[in-house]
Amino acid sequence: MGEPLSIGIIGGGGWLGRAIAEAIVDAQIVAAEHLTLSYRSGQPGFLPNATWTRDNQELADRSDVIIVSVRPQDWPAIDISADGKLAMSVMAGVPLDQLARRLNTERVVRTLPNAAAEVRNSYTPWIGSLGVTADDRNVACRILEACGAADEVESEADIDYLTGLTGSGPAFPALLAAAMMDDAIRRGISPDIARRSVSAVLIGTGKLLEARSDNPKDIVRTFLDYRGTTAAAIEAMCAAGFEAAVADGLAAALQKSVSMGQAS
Ligand SMILES: NC(=O)c1ccc[n+]([C@@H]2O[C@H](COP(=O)([O-])OP(=O)(O)OC[C@H]3O[C@@H](n4cnc5c(N)ncnc54)[C@H](O)[C@@H]3O)[C@@H](O)[C@H]2O)c1
Ligand code: PRO
Repeated sequence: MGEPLSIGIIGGGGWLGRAIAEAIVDAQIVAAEHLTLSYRSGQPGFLPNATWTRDNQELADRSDVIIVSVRPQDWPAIDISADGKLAMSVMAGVPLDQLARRLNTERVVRTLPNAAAEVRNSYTPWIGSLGVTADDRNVACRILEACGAADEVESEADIDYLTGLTGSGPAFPALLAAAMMDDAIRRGISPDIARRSVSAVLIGTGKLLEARSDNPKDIVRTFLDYRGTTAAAIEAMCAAGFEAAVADGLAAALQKSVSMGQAS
């Protein structure tokens, strides 16, 4: 058996960096002792058995796989050489050719997880550069699947679009939940009941969509066919521009994703 895998996460103290670090340790892809996490100011308190550093080149030198998890605006300041090793990015907008050039490696995987990685329920599209080996793909899949579901996609344009659809995705049901809660509270429901009830609706709907093979459109149609309260609500929401609002939001996310890539 070869040496155990060592993994480094640049920005490992952040929201997504922490989620990935904890997920891959829990899934036993790497022991905490073989994990190096970098931070900018103030060492976070989690994973005390990992190696924590402010020195990103030290992290790269210690690791077989280097994951870049800083915000896109902090990416230009990352000046390290991965020296031909496998590098993975979770950054929105940053394309493969730029990752390869700036990190000094032809073995690059661009991924776009989402915030549900924190509870191991991310959906993560990914794509590899031409230099990525079969072993690299296997390692990348194991890391991403520790955080939830993952799919390899055909083009970077797919990643640009999915950055808004699924990378930003958890924000949209959260927006709906916030609007539903606000309405309930405005109508006299206690904040505790409003929160518990709305969370239960979102979780229950997620499980329902997962369990049933029908297209969500068909589920909506079934609700409409009752001609009851649900139909009244859906028709009023659609008349107020619900579907157009979703399409406009996703178009804005795509435009932002592409412009972030051009600016980085
Ligand atoms: N949070 C999400 O929902 C989400 C989803 C998909 C993709 N992403 C991508 O993940 C990346 C990280 O996002 P996040 O939400 O975790 O942000 P975050 O701000 O929580 O984490 C980024 C971390 O990087 C650290 N950092 C910055 N420069 C550094 C440096 N030079 N060395 C070491 N650490 C440094 C920051 O201190 C911070 O802790 C972003 O590029 C974002 O596009 C985030
Ligand atoms: N969160 C990051 C952003 O809002 C990337 C996708 C989701 O830019």
